[in-house]
Amino acid sequence: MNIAVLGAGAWGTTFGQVLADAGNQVTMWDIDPESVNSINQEHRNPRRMPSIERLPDNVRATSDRQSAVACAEIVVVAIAAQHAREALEPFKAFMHSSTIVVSLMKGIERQTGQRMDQVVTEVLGLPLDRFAAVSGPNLSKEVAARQPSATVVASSSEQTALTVANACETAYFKPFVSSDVVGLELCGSLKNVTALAVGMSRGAGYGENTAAMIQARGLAEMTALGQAAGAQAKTFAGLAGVGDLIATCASSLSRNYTFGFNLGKGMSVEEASLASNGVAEGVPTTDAVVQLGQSLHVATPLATAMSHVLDQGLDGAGLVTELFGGPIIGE
Ligand SMILES: NC(=O)C1=CN([C@@H]2O[C@H](COP(=O)(O)OP(=O)(O)OC[C@H]3O[C@@H](n4cnc5c(N)ncnc54)[C@H](O)[C@@H]3O)[C@@H](O)[C@H]2O)C=CC1
Ligand SMILES: O=C(CO)COP(=O)(O)O
Repeated sequence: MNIAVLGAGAWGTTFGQVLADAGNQVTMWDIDPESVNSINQEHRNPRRMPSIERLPDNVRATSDRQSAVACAEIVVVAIAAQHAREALEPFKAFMHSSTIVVSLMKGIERQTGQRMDQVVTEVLGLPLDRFAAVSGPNLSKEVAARQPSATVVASSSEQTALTVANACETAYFKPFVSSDVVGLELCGSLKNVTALAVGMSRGAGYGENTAAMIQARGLAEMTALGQAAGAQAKTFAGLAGVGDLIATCASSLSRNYTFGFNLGKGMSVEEASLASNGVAEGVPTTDAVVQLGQSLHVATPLATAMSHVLDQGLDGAGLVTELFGGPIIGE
């Protein structure tokens, strides 16, 4: 198939390699000419994904929006979530009516509280049955090294989910299909808030018990919010939920974990942003989760405590103290 990937960041570049390994013709688009030039001239993207030494020959790049999507049967979006709306708008005029659009993004738009499935379908005027989300425990550096990894492809259309899953299946990358788009979107976005908090507790010097407490409470919060939003609880217990939570909260490859770790070590939000090797989606998503909880009448103690870290400078010890502040009934 001809597949366009919008956003040659760490994950877009890596997913482009997966799609190329699966036998597709891949066209990467990026707003940054440096990434486009290095992909075309050196077959690498050292700025965003330095560990890939040579991209497959069936990956090329362009800065031209029309030529990126003109022949694409699938358009994959891998742009930092807070910029997805403005980045996608100019593509609308060039999209075919039969194109499937896939989101790899794991964030909630801060200004509107919308999930990426909502942003993408709204901006492109896309019917829901031509949208799919891909999310799972997929740390880009490990997938780039072709280490065995699995993911979930969710769409309201089984045919669309299967088309996308078939297009990205390789010997090392295994997609599973689901119909729970809302659950998948919330798993990917909400686990980043928990990863920030776990990273912060580690940076502050706390050990396994504290990390496990935060992870378990984060999972409960994600699941409660998801169910209130109409998602299936089993999605949160699966690969894209607990699976991605484990990978992200345990790895210094995660930008969210590392951002939290640096905050726990005493960096300010600005210093941690400067030190971050790519987008840490949990940072802008935290406030969106607090607001989502308020609108769905679901308590979000973890996201609320994390928002006090990001907005009011609460430190690692303060974060844990705040988490201890709830009632002793239940877990
Ligand atoms: N890196 C990873 O391991 C994984 C990342 N993701 C998700 O994929 C999405 C992208 O992540 P990465 O590629 O890792 O981030 P990155 O920080 O490496 O790249 C961000 C991308 O967004 C683009 N971008 C930013 N602002 C833009 C704008 N105004 N207009 C157009 N393009 C703009 C950049 O050019 C770049 O291509 C995020 O939502 C992330 O949560 C999902 C799974 C794994
Ligand atoms: O989503 C990811 C792994 O599944 C990547 O996590 P980070 O965005 O925190 O690096």
